[in-house]
Amino acid sequence: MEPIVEVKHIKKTYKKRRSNEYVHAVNDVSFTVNRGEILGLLGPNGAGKTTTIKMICGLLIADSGMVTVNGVNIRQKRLGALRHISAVLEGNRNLYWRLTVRENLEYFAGNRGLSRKDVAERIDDLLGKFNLRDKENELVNRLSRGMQQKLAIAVAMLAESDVILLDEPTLGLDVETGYEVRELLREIVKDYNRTIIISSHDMDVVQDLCERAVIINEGEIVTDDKVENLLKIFEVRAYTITLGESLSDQQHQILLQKFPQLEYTPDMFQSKLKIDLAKSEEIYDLFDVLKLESTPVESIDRSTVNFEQIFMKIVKGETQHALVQSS
Ligand SMILES: Nc1ncnc2c1ncn2[C@@H]1O[C@H](COP(=O)(O)OP(=O)(O)OP(=O)(O)O)[C@@H](O)[C@H]1O
Repeated sequence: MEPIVEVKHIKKTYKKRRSNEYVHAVNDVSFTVNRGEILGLLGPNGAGKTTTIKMICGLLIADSGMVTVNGVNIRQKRLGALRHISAVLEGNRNLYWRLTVRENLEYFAGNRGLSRKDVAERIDDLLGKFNLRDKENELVNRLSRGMQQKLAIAVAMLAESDVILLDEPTLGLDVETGYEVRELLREIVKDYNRTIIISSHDMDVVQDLCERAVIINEGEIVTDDKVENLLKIFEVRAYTITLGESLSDQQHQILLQKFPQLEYTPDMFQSKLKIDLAKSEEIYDLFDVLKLESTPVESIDRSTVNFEQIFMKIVKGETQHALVQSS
């Protein structure tokens, strides 16, 4: 595995407006992205995702720590490092709203010193891939938000940079367009073999596209692991237990004390307990409580979990999943 983006101990503090207080937006964040990897950078509002992305693409300078892209230190050789990165930030600020779709693509291709023939070929390919051919002469400010977003991603693809940063690529899109953009990103990942860092609130994006997830909360990394591992770990711990009768009040109270996130649906013949265990062995503690009244257990199933649930658990600290740094 070849590291292409290395983020080492970066910190960024902002001064709050009209006050003497400071916000530690990013506080000692480190991670590495390998060539060809699709990394999801996640976190709740205000976690520090955008600040991190801006430090990676050189729009903000870290107070301390270091970012290197393709081995080039962004602080020491900004232009050299940024040659390898394209970013699509929230709000499509990288488009010219009074130019048409094609003019935008031509303008940004022109900045890259490509031959006319290469430009024409590349634009043609992207218009087709992004389903924008019948809009090529439309002014950007007349396009829907979804089409603008697709064009912004197409512009980022033009440069053929090694690394693409996408800040909230599906934010504000309706369900259908969000799905279309996700499909498009999936194709890009498959066909163009790029390294992509996606910051997102949209856990479907993460579950569908990302191999690894770095979860940030209050400026610090709380998890860095393969999405597949996280899904597996949490699936192992999430159980649904069906009982042949309901729990006594005493059993319910003991269980709630031990497992505050317990979901209990009483029923005379088929009560259900949904439970997340920090360690699989904790299931024996549960059995001890059931034995108090000889409550019959009808079935034990591992619940399926989706990434949204995992994200919420990690961010709310409802789990003892320790910080895992992928190697
Ligand atoms: N220019 C700024 N001046 C002061 N504080 C800022 C500035 N930019 C961001 N912050 C604060 O820094 C923290 C991290 O913000 P950031 O935008 O990086 O988070 P985020 O994870 O991208 O959030 P969101 O998902 O809401 O966009 C927040 O508390 C935010 O209010």
